[in-house]
Amino acid sequence: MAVFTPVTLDDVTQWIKQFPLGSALELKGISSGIENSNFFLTTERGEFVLTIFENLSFEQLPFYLNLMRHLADRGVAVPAPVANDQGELIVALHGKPASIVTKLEGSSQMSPRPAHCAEVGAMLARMHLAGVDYELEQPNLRGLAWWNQTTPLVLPFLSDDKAHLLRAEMHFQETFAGCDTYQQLQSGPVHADLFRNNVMFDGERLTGFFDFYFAGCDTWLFDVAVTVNDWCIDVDTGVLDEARVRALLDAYHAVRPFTAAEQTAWQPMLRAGALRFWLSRLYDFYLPREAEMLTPHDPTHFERILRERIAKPAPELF
Ligand SMILES: Nc1ncnc2c1ncn2[C@@H]1O[C@H](COP(=O)(O)OP(=O)(O)O)[C@@H](O)[C@H]1O
Ligand SMILES: N[C@@H](CCOP(=O)(O)O)C(=O)O
Repeated sequence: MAVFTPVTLDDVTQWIKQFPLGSALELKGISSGIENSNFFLTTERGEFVLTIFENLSFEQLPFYLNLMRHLADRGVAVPAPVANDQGELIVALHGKPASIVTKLEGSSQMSPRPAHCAEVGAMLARMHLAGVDYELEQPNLRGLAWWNQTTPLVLPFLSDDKAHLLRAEMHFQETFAGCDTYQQLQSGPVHADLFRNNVMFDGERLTGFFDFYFAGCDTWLFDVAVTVNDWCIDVDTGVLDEARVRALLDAYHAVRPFTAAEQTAWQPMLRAGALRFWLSRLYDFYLPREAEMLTPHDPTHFERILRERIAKPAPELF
């Protein structure tokens, strides 16, 4: 159940007048989210998604909403936030921050084939290029600094074997982040959570990336690694599927060619992408937030992926 703040059509009838969307005709709660209250909203101007943010504040939201607006304005397929007549993208509803964005067509593709991965790779490269002149800055809040804070919190819960892996990988990643090659990597706004459930497809046509609430500024290669670690694997084993990896990377490279430094950094970056989600899943599993409503994701999935990336080289970047 993902409608934490109930809203009725009556509630939005007056509120919607500040947006250039005509009258509200229908409002339907969306059951699948986990963070926010989301609704499909039909107005005289078309179909939209209304979100009431349950955790992010008015101060935190501008980075994400303005980024989506910026990308949409440059032709990247993302939900476009709609401004009210004051030019604001974030407006209070029932005392909480709320926004209206365009509705993407289609549904998530949970069993992707190479053709889907190629679409994702090409759109990801376009998104990175389109973000170059985005003016707001925010670090990836789930980057190395957060890994350093979180590691000591989860270590007491781990077996010796897992604790050893986590300590060793943190050491490896600290060294990697300090090396010359890492300093040469291009960076900018990244999605940082581009999993299968955060992309819409209509058949083999990608209709949009969404759920930008882990976005931040980080290396583009980190975004590619996170995406490959989800889109191009056998879900049961974490083993990379060569055909899907090649399709995603080649399509990305055709839009924004990878650099020699990125080629050198590719294997450690795949490990970084796995470590990031192993850590966040460990944290959510052992230290769940108060009133957490969901069964946490399985941390061992990303532990398996991390071990697999350490043991076997992945296909080359290009
Ligand atoms: N712009 C959009 N267009 C179409 N569907 C959307 C859009 N935004 C969200 N959804 C739908 O709402 C669901 C929940 O969205 P999500 O961002 O994952 O919520 P939460 O932040 O609460 O986890 C998605 O799985 C998707 O089906
Ligand atoms: N993709 C992350 C968790 C974030 O969940 P999302 O539904 O907001 O993308 C994971 O799988 O651990």
